[in-house]
Amino acid sequence: MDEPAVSVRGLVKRYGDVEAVRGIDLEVARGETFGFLGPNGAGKSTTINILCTLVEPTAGEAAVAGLDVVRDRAAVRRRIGLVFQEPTLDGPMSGEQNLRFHGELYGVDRRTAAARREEVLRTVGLFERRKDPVSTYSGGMRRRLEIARGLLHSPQVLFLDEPTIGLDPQTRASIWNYLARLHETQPITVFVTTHYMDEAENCDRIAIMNEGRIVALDTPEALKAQVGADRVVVATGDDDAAIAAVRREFGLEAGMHEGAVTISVPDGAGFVPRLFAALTAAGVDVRSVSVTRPSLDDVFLAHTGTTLRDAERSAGPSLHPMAMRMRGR
Ligand SMILES: Nc1ncnc2c1ncn2[C@@H]1O[C@H](COP(=O)(O)OP(=O)(O)OP(=O)(O)O)[C@@H](O)[C@H]1O
Repeated sequence: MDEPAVSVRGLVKRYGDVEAVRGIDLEVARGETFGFLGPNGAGKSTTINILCTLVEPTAGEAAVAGLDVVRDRAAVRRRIGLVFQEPTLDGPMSGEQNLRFHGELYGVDRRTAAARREEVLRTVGLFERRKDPVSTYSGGMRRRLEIARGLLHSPQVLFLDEPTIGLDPQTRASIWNYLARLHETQPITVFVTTHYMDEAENCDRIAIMNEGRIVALDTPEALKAQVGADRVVVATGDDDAAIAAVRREFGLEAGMHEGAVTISVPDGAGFVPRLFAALTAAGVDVRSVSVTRPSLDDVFLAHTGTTLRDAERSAGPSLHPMAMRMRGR
């Protein structure tokens, strides 16, 4: 079998009393797009910082492209590309100059550098704008240029720490389009952190992290299937009567969420006609019914007992150490 692109065993990181990463294990296959999902403060950035050799682990082991991130630090760095939360581009320089500068830093072969620059600029749709100063780029274009820069030296693994943070939904979607297309041109492994559930859906597999631990790891589809319940939401003329009827007729506990009666059942579509009949028989006026398949939010809820949004609120704002460290270098 091919050596994994990323391999982590018993990884721990403590900052004083704070245990940011509490013993995690994972393996990412070559060519995989692997998502790291979790609320602020879950330990995603700390893990990615360790894999990028920017932070040393307190305990455990991690290897990237088959090389140990502590013992073979320089060799790991040559094989990875980084895209940070905070912009690190030089505004007055053009997109192309930014790439040229980066290529020199990374010792990209001068004979092939121009062709490589063109290739990565085309990959992220910026070739036409390559001569313009970065200061004239939109937020989404800057992030795309950072992705191009991360790819310039042909890394085996591209690490992206919240690459779409602060971008509008349309721009976020376009960044993911470019990421998805990377695999068409190169056999690269993508390791990306996000706290957007919808983005995690684009990954081959995801790890959900909470309070320093991986609480679930699988394909998005498998994780959702494990939840095993659809969500049926009913708007009624008498919610209390509806909840009582659901308990009486089906032995199910309905809850009130966002102003509507909500019921979790394995086969939502099959349940709706029976629900409709039971509520009508109980004299409850049914205004609308919707059925949704389990989302990654439901997966998070099932594993942690809280929604991602609530977990985020209780975690509060946290540091973005990778960006801080890189800026300080
Ligand atoms: N350099 C540091 N010094 C002290 N504590 C730190 C440091 N870096 C991270 N932490 C703490 O470790 C915990 C995990 O933080 P981390 O940034 O890894 O989480 P995260 O999931 O990436 O969150 P975010 O999405 O906000 O970056 C938090 O409690 C954070 O405050």
